[in-house]
Amino acid sequence: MNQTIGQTKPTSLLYLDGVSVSFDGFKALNALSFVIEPGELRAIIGPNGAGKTTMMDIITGKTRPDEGQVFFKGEIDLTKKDEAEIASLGIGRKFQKPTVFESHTVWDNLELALNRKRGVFPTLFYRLTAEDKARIEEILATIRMSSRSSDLAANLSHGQKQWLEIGMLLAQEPELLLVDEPVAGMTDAETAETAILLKEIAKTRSVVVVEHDMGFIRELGVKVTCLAEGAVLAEGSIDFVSSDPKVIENYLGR
Ligand SMILES: Nc1ncnc2c1ncn2[C@@H]1O[C@H](COP(=O)(O)OP(=O)(O)OP(=O)(O)O)[C@@H](O)[C@H]1O
Repeated sequence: MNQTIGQTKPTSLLYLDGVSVSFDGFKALNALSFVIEPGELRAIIGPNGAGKTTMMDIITGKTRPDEGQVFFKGEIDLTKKDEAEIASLGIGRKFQKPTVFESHTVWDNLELALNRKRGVFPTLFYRLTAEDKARIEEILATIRMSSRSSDLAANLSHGQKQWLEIGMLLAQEPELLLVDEPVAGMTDAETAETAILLKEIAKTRSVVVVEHDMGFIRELGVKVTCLAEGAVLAEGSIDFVSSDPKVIENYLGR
């Protein structure tokens, strides 16, 4: 067990230690260890096949590790929980492709997400409280879409759909938000807005963002973890990580 990481376990929001998983004998994760602190925004980079998606699958309970420990908020053993339990514990995941309800308005998408958190079903019979409305308005302001509230999601740009989906996750009040390649396919302006948005969100929760866009990672200005072959290759500031010869050889120089 990694001694340094072991010492930080009680206070860390997310703690992975020695996590390994193999698919048909191929080690997708190979003794992966890292910690995320409360309120931290962390960027994860690394070449294709480095294990970034598998890491998120392990955290969200989609994949079980063959070895290693995964703890949330100190003592919750995520390897013993299923996907639904992990989501309700406060871990939200944003997949690369937006999955908003296109035929509903922006507001209704957020309302549906708010109700999903409560398990209200069918939504038809539930009336929004003043508090719910205030929360939806707050989320709209956070994702900078207050003026698009009554527009159909189908009419949003790709970037706006991504922000709406992030808003829908916020409605579920996650303590940890995992975001997979949010700026893929975005314009430069949308990419810059997304960096601001994620920094804003990380003021009230922890965010782990996987991205290949180095310009975006630089705009985030946070600690970066570079994965390669299922383990941490380098970790630190973007300048530190991007000048590491191992990172240049395995990722940036490709
Ligand atoms: N369910 C699975 N069955 C078999 N192999 C898998 C499975 N999931 C992942 N792998 C393999 O594990 C390795 C790590 O994949 P993973 O998707 O985690 O990498 P990644 O860093 O997310 O890559 P990318 O940047 O391309 O998304 C890859 O070689 C992949 O083919």
